Amino acid sequence: MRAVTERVDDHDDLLSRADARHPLVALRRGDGIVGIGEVVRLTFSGPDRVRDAAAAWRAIASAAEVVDPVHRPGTGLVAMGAFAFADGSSAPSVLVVPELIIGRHDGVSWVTRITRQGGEVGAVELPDPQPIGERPRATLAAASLSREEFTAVVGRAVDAIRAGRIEKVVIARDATASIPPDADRRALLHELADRYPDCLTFAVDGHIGASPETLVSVHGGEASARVLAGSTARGASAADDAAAAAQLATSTKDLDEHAFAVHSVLDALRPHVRAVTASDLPFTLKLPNLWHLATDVEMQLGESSSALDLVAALHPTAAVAGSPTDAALALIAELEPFDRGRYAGPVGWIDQDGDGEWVIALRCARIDDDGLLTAYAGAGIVADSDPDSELAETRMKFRPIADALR
Ligand SMILES: C=C(O[C@H]1C=CC=C(C(=O)O)[C@@H]1O)C(=O)O
Repeated sequence: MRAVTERVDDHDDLLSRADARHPLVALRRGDGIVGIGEVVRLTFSGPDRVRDAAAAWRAIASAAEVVDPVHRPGTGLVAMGAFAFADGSSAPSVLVVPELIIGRHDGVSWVTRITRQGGEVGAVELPDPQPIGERPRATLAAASLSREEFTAVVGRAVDAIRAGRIEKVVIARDATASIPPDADRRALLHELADRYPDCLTFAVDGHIGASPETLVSVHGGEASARVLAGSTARGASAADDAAAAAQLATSTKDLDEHAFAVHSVLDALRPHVRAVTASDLPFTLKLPNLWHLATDVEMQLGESSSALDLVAALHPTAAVAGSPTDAALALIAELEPFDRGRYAGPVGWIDQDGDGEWVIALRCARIDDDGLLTAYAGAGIVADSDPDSELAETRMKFRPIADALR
């Protein structure tokens, strides 16, 4: 493949150039990349899906010719991808190399044109910005698990934990809505990006969302991750809000839930990194819909680890599966009556050097070509979990998608 990046005048609004029906997007605070068209699509499945993708990308990248005078995160040859949560999922895991990428980082804007070997670079015109269409309006309705069924399932998870079968498990539910098949998906992305500027607003192969949780971000030999687990609602007044955050920061239940997630990340990373540091205590992260307990992890990479190698090592973390991982996955398969698809799977991008940014697909939905939208939300269950509070937590986690549809 051949990729040529050139610097251009500032893009007004990246989203306005995205494909309205099949957007490819990774944006945070107005910066990021939008892909247009498709040069290559690789699909993967099964337990080795991320490792296979890492190997396939390494082979493609090492054979590619890349002209990249701009040299910023997201320039040069880039593939955008989304991976299924479960080994046995029927949802394909994909890496897509767009034909055109437009991007912006810290005031620098660029266009990258990508062709297969022998193809003529520059044949593809940069599309003009198109006004974003009207937002589709719809109401989410519980799908595979009714509210009563969800609380019953959480009760069974708590029993399994108290019986010593497992320490923590994340139980999710799905909710559906119907939008017009020709609705402009960018309108939903615009809303997500606007309301959740610090999250990564993403769209890859029909999966859209605004995730607060960075699985791993890799740049020039250094990497970082943001681990989230433990949540509470925002307070209605400033005083209530401060009290909610203070209570979360001292809640043994949430601190336990968080510690499992941090340990799973540190244990997975150690073999791949030269040095890794994380603070001893989590901080409280404020989102418009929730407070989360959060820990930032910084690391220096060993020589040959790409972002996808680290994703393969990390997925699934205890923030979306549980602890120990295998027992948690078995319990999820037993208790959740639906395929998570790419919900709680890795989504992001990787470049020719193996750098990239991958988040966990949370606060997200799948949109099928016929307009069926399926949103997902889960909650970490530990020994002290109360089923009704966990149900309320999933309602708050549906809010980014539910509000975007309102
Ligand atoms: C599983 C989800 O969130 C995870 C990430 C942050 C906090 C979580 C929690 O407090 O339970 C979850 O582990 C979801 O949003 O569907």
